[in-house]
Amino acid sequence: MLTRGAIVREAPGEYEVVDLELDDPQPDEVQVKVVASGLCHSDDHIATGDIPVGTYPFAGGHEGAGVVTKAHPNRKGIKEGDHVVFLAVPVCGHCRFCASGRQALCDLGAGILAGPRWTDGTYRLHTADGTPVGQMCGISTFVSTTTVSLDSVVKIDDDIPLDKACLVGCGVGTGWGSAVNAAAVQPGDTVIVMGAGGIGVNALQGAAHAGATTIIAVDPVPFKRESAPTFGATHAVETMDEAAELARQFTNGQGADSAILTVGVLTAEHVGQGLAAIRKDGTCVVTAMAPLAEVGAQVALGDLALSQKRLQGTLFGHSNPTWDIRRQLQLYRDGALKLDELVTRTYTLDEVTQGYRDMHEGKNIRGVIRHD
Ligand SMILES: NC(=O)C1=CN([C@@H]2O[C@H](COP(=O)(O)OP(=O)(O)OC[C@H]3O[C@@H](n4cnc5c(N)ncnc54)[C@H](O)[C@@H]3O)[C@@H](O)[C@H]2O)C=CC1
Ligand SMILES: N[C@@H](CCC(=O)N[C@@H](CSC=O)C(=O)NCC(=O)O)C(=O)O
Repeated sequence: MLTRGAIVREAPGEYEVVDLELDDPQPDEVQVKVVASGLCHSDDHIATGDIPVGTYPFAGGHEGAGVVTKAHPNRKGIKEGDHVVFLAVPVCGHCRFCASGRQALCDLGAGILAGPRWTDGTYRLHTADGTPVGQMCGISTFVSTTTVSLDSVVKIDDDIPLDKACLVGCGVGTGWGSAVNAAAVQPGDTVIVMGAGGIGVNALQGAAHAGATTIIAVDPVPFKRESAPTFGATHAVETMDEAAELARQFTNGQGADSAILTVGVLTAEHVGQGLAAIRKDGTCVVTAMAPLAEVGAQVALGDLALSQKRLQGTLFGHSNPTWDIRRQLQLYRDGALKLDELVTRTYTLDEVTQGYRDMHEGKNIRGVIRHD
């Protein structure tokens, strides 16, 4: 069938909305009409080339929700008309990582940068002249109707608006999980969140849920600092130096229990700042992506051993999406997790590059594309 989607033809490049040919789903696949997709910074990393991918052209978008339009009878019981959230990382359920409660590291995701999304080397999306198109995280939620593996969707209840549900597919799970799981925030903790964008504000929410009592948001953009208290920040400052000083004031000079790095483009300097701001036996969580070619953080090596500090990377906030998505949507229903407030602006698919311009100008907590 014919569909439309935002692709990058090469990197560095820009998203461009084009007609695409979409294949029917094979057994263990579903076709989904995408209703909404968040504009995560990771899709921008694809366009800039900071995250190189195996196949160009490449259709972006990995934070989405929609309605199933075609499905074969399948092991998950997913059928036409079901509402689903897409998974930024597929979950096979039986690899070593899935089987041991670390679904974010599912082996199916591990090959994801390599090119084709299906093990037989085929593609489901093609340009009008038949050229295969790569799919972001195996899904591509910047495409109006997409075909994905059954392992890349979770069925959700119909009562949750899909333009909010899409956010738990990446931004919420990643940020919230960075605090709750990766930093293992404890009641009474002092937490620094560096970067109060789409991921960072969810780290603020996670830190608050886990019981942190001093939650310091750091962002150079005034609008982000003004928004941070809505999501649980007790303080909002412009620089990591200010945050580190503030954390020391609240901890008898020791430093923050954890620092969670969610800036748009991570640098070695940010990692050094995060490590310097935490106390002995504290945790610096690296959620933000750096250009894959970037190496070399400034780490005081002696200090690492002497102070038992932890440098902890995290993919999707150490989430187990098949459970975490349902639990986060229940928290939303209960009024305990803010999703409505995350969406600053909505865009049509054709406005995707404007959405990213607005992200770079610091105008949005999250921009969301509505495909209808
Ligand atoms: N580890 C994972 O599984 C995932 C990682 N990511 C990554 O997380 C990062 C954040 O993504 P989004 O929140 O969507 O981006 P965003 O652009 O919405 O937010 C980044 C924020 O960092 C702020 N910032 C920039 N420089 C800063 C500095 N020096 N100090 C403090 N704040 C600073 C910006 O003003 C902005 O508010 C990106 O690198 C993205 O690729 C995103 C999804 C999943
Ligand atoms: N390829 C990774 C799997 C993790 C992953 O999906 N990474 C995303 C960014 S995380 C969400 O923002 C990504 O950039 N994917 C690019 C793609 O090719 O789909 C692994 O090796 O584990």
